[in-house]
Amino acid sequence: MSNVLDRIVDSTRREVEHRRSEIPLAQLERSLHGRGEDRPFAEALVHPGISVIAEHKRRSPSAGPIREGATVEEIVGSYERAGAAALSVLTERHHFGGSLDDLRAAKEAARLPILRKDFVVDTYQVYESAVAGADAILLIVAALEPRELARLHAEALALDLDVLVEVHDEPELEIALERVDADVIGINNRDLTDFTVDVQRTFELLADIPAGKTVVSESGISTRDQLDELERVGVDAVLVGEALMRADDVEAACRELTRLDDEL
Ligand SMILES: O=P(O)(O)OC[C@@H](O)[C@@H](O)c1c[nH]c2ccccc12
Repeated sequence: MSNVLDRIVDSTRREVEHRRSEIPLAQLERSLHGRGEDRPFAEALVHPGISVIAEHKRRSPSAGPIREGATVEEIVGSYERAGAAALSVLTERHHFGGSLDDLRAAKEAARLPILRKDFVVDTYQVYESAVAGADAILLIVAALEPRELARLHAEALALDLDVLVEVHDEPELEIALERVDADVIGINNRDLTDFTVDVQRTFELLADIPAGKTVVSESGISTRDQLDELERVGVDAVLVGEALMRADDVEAACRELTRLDDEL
């Protein structure tokens, strides 16, 4: 239990126990009925051309504080105006400074589908995501036993949540394909154990993903040239956080990636 991912998963399990003691799962389940409208996440990624999932991230273990003081509303409003296909909102508190309040604020402020970006390791979080208004959740293969992964994946689908299944290497990809039959696969270019980033990772793993899967390249992406290259090889979407959150003009930076201005 020494790497960063293990530590984050540990603190997440403790937080979940605390939240569960305040609001039991049965109570969450009852709140599901009042759930707001569902926005299709996976579908939003498969348009012609490469889609941009724009991420709200206050800080990260590798980058430190990113854009303190900005409001969720202004960030996601910029992303929406700039033509992002979907939003990702980091809700992990200790290492990323996020919360489910950020997700709820994003849902209010924009009409785009929303991915809850967190370390989901417990059924409780799946229900919590649905109740908070997430349209999709992330499941990280490296953070879960294959059996737990398959169970959480099925539970999410049963609640009409789409799932982005995140892999970083061949053995993880095999689990995502064989054990889970994931429809939407995220290739994380960042190694969550040491934070090194290498976009080549996407090109390497892509070769082993069968046709018909939706593929998202995650992390370390900042330029339109990178998007062009990824589009050429058939990647459906990119997930971009830091490069957008750090930009002087968030909307302009996002437009540059979505090519919104080219289509006008
Ligand atoms: O800020 P970047 O380098 O554009 O990366 C975004 C996203 O891929 C990254 O935040 C991420 C990918 N997988 C994760 C899992 C947990 C937390 C964060 C992440």
